[in-house]
Amino acid sequence: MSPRQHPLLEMKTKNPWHRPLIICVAIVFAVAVIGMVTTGVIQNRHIRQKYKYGIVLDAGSSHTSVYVYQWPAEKENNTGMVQQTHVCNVKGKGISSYAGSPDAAGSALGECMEEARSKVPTERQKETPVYLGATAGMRLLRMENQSASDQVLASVENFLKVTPLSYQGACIITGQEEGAYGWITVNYLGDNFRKAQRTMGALDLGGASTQITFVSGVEAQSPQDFIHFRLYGNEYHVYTHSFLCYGKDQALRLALSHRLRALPETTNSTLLDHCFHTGYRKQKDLSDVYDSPCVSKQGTPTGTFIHQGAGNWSLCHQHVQGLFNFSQCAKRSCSFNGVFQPPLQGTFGAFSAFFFVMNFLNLTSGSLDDAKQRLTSYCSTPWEKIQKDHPKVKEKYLSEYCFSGTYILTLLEDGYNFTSDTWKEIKFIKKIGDSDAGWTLGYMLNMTNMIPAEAPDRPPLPHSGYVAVMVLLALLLPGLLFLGYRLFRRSGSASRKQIV
Ligand SMILES: O=c1[nH]cnc2c1ncn2[C@@H]1O[C@H](COP(=O)(O)OP(=O)(O)O)[C@@H](O)[C@H]1O
Ligand SMILES: [Ca+2]
Repeated sequence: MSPRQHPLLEMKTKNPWHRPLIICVAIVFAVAVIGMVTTGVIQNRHIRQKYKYGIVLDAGSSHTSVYVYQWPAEKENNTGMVQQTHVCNVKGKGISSYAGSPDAAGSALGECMEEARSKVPTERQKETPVYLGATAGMRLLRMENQSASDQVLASVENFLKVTPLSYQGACIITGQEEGAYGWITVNYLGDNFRKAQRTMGALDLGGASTQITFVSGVEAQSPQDFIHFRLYGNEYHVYTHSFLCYGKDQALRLALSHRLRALPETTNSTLLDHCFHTGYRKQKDLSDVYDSPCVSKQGTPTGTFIHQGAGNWSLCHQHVQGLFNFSQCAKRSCSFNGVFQPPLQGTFGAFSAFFFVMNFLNLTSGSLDDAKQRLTSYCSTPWEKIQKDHPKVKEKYLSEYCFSGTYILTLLEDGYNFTSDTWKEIKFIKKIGDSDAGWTLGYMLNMTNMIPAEAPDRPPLPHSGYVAVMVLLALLLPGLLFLGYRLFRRSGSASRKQIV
């Protein structure tokens, strides 16, 4: 008998699990899966593309840099999310050099501000905060001439106020803030706060001041040198000190003024300088040396002198040591000039001019003794050869690297008390990831309240993990249903066979 003729089988083939129905169900499932996957992907991409922006101007003593930062709008309290996307170096010198023509200080920022603004989508510009922080150059100008410093600040303020961005203020930050924000930057970029891991100390060398900042377990001897932070639920007891006039440009002026004192007061006398290369010879203005509150002077020296190199590292080193006072220390332990410093602790990131100079001299790795040996040979290289070997390097920088390298070694070893053993704890760095090491990022994080005191509540899965799990489940579900259906069919046809 053919199956067609069997009445029971006739009944089975007409049950609700008909082919068209299955096709319908399969289509609905396929649409549902495609819908879920698409939603997951679009949702994810949408979040990744929505950024917020912030701009910080670092008005340093030697020049101004404009930094653009961006972070995903919905993750601003997650550490590691803020990244530098652009930096523009303003042409010309730092804003403090506009003391004589303050009105020009603001407009000098024009090109870089335009460039920075172009990095921010138009619809975000109105809400993008702009901060200007001035450092040691302006601290010195304020000491010398408060009204000139006020006028320079007013000029940059008036310029920044009229940009389509959200101007938040221009001020001279303190040395302590400069140190603390540099420390926040390197540890934020290293993700040390969120992971509650050991922090890294920060060493910043500028043209007019230098900062040392690190976590210390030592009781505060001088409370003004300690700052307390509570970040992501952890407490940090941080030592920081800023030495005004101990940036490398002011230290060079100080060094020159010490040597000039020993010279006869006739104009155009020759200053033999062991920190400059043999063959280097330049006529310089005395005012270039003395025009600074960091250099003591009697009267206002005018006229010129001949600056002549005599490249000898050990004599240069001795001379540079003379810039520091190591004898007086009324506290338990000191760095120099009677300033309290607890024992060094942990690793240090050394940036800004620490990096520029040590990187140029190829001294970012190796021992302290190696560094001294290599610097000895570098300083004794004739100026002519140095120029020939580095035709593209700015002459001012090039002529000063022997002094700057010697100054850095002396500051770190004799000043801050690093030894041959602890030298390896210093990492000379320019960037961490895409972001420059420096105080600006830490400053913005603080001003925008982007580092919470307590660790934020987090969902158990990161967003991408959540999307991945959802997509996986969405793919698994119809598969399982299909499998179930096949099993159901198989058992159905088995029972039909039995009946047949
Ligand atoms: O390429 C370089 N080689 C050597 N020194 C550099 C280079 N770029 C910048 N510098 C130096 O880095 C220092 C930056 O200091 P800054 O202008 O930030 O002063 P501040 O922090 O004391 O206010 C200056 O001494 C400047 O000359
Ligand atoms: Ca600086």
